[in-house]
Amino acid sequence: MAVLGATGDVGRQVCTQLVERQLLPTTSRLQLVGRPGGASGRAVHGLRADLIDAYDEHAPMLDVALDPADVVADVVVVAAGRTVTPRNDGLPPSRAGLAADNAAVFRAYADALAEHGSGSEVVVVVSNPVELAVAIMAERLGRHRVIGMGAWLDTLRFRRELAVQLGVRRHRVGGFVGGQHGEDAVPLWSTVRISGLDVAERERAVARLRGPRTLGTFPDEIAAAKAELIAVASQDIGEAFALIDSWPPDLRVVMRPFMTHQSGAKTATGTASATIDLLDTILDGRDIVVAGQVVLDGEATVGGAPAHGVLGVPVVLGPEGWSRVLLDPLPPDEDARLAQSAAAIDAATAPWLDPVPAGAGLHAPQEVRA
Ligand SMILES: NC(=O)c1ccc[n+]([C@@H]2O[C@H](COP(=O)([O-])OP(=O)(O)OC[C@H]3O[C@@H](n4cnc5c(N)ncnc54)[C@H](O)[C@@H]3O)[C@@H](O)[C@H]2O)c1
Repeated sequence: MAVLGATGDVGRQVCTQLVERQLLPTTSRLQLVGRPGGASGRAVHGLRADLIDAYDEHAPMLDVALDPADVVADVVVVAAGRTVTPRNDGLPPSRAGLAADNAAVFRAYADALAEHGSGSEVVVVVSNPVELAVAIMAERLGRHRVIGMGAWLDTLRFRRELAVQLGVRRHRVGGFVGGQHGEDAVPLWSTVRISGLDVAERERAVARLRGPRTLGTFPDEIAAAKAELIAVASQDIGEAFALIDSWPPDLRVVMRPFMTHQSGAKTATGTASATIDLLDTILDGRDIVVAGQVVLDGEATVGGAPAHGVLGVPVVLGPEGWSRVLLDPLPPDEDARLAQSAAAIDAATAPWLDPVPAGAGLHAPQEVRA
């Protein structure tokens, strides 16, 4: 396994949790990848020493790599690149600037893997914009080998929020979040399952959790929630987190991480933990259904037409990457929101991708494009 950006907040957590949770046997290799010339080129050696210091008895073999051409692994975690800096005025951070900077990082690693890799690495993308990274890497490595973990992180958050509300443990709750990672995430309420409940009981439970709301008003709810949170947090950040607890589960999925970033803490621990979950699935050798950002080529119908391009959807994931999309026909509000999310991804990624022939937009049909 290799972790690109190993010394970053997320990369370091991924490496630590990988070793601490003994996901890799002591005979396997974990490559800590830093950047030559950057501070991480020095720190990555220190990280290796620190991990050995803490976990020598059960650590895998730890290697340092600085040149992208030296990355050798069955599974590559992409945690390299700049992160979004939150603003306190409620305005969105510049995702375009982030995309411009990180697109170059994604291209460099994807090109190196395409040229020097085994041709069968599975790539798990953590870096943002996750959809852009998936598009760039899938183009060079093959789309089934690349999955973004943003939708899985959102999915685990959704399940946890549902479980808390129902008073059950998270593993008893199923259901997925798709779409774009972040504020355009789409909680797919129709996919929610609660073990031990039959269909009628589940429908009643979901109706109770959700109230009369549909996803038609979700973007407005998010905008209002954000404004309220920023106002409350400017007085008392503890109050802001308490306020989130009073909101419906799907709104909490989006707003709690927003507030965490706004607070100055990052979401590195939860992000790494969800990443480890995906890695565990890949290493396990069995096919498991997860949610992830993948490049679709018509496998899902969104907005009445086959979707093409990056979108977060439930997929079957195994040791060779993702194979199938598991998305039943959706209720109108989820379908419409997913189509909007696809259009938002298109608009955000298009400027940074290699030019595509006229008419061959990332997402078909043209009418769902922004
Ligand atoms: N921290 C979070 O809560 C979180 C959550 C989800 C996703 N992400 C995403 O993961 C990525 C990393 O986040 P972080 O918080 O660890 O950031 P960080 O700033 O702590 O670490 C960034 C890492 O990327 C490396 N890097 C930066 N520029 C590079 C370049 N040009 N070439 C190669 N390596 C480079 C750095 O050396 C460092 O190891 C970001 O894109 C971020 O948006 C972060």
